[in-house]
Amino acid sequence: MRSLFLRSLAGPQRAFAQPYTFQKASFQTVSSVHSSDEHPRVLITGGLGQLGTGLARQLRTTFGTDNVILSDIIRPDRDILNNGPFIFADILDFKNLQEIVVSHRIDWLVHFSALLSAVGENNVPLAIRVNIEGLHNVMELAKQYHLKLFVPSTIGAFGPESPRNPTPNLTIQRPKTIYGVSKVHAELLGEYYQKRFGLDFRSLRFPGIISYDSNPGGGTTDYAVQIFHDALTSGKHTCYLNPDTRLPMMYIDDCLRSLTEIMMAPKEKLSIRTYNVAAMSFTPNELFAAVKKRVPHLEIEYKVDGRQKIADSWPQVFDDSQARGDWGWEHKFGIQELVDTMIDALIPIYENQRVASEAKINHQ
Ligand SMILES: NC(=O)c1ccc[n+]([C@@H]2O[C@H](COP(=O)([O-])OP(=O)(O)OC[C@H]3O[C@@H](n4cnc5c(N)ncnc54)[C@H](O)[C@@H]3O)[C@@H](O)[C@H]2O)c1
Ligand SMILES: C[C@@H](O)[C@H](N)C(=O)O
Repeated sequence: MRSLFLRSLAGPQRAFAQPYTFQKASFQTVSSVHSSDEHPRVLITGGLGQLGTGLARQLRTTFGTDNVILSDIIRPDRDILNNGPFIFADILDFKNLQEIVVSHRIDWLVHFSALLSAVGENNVPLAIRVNIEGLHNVMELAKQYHLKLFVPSTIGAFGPESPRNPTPNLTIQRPKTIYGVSKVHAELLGEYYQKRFGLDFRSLRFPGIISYDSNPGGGTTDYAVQIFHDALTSGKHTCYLNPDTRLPMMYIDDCLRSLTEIMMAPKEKLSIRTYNVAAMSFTPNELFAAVKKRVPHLEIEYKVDGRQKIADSWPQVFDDSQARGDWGWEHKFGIQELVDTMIDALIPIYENQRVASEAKINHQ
């Protein structure tokens, strides 16, 4: 897991070098291939991104290692392969997805494959393919094989016409990024399939997710991860958002727990199928001040880029009262717990790296 930590934080520049194959979804109905095992068998698509490996680790402790299969189109590190099943799965290759679901007797599909907001704006055709065509494949697959399906949505599914503080669960959604457009499409299609075909579709709109052992894939909220690494390395963070840009954020443990909780919730508790979930909201300036308390020499400069426009169209504060009321959602990490957890986890990682590189130099 730790080696994921070394993955480039380059974000928007991250390349998707693999070829994309697409085969049209076949629309015949096949019978369910439910496992009769005690635990569901779960497939996580796009599982080598920021959220997937942590979710696999969490679900494997509950369902058993072999029941949770990570998949992606990028090359896994050796410790990913050592920690449980991993397979290649291109979300655009419907036939291959069918084979995987049948051969591995999949019951739950957690669909993480996506191009995030900033990467999506830099490659709209690819975002349309991965985020929209990929979703169509997943929806049809879940319908054909009667899979329980989780598709994450995002604060980015709202736009400037939405109320921004707070943003309620049900309100105007006119997002201005291809990422947001694809997520509204996913929400609507999932809810339609649920009503029309009885598909067990569940979705949470996540805030920006912050984690120390996996890196973000090129979103608008990535600065809130990068600042921790900069604090413990160069001591200087260059922020691409204005100091007062308030956005909803969440520590990864809360995010993954909310996902597990909604997947396990009895369907009678779900009055809707797409919920806002929230934990905290802060600005770069407020996060900088909180990190500086732990790393007093940290400096910040602001060099605003195109991500500011995206952030300015997103919610500032998320109203998640419906998730709290329906299935008992509660966050555990506020900004103080977040900062302490991130710094306490990263200090030994960087210390070990320093010791290892000194040992290497002395050995030469
Ligand atoms: N991280 C966040 O802050 C956040 C917030 C809200 C919602 N989400 C959603 O959660 C999900 C996971 O996010 P993440 O942060 O792990 O994303 P990420 O960008 O880190 O990972 C996405 C993964 O999808 C994979 N992928 C790309 N094209 C693919 C294809 N053709 N077939 C299969 N896989 C492909 C990539 O290789 C990558 O590993 C996404 O749907 C995202 O929209 C994330
Ligand atoms: C907010 C979320 O969807 C993602 N981190 C992004 O910024 O694109």
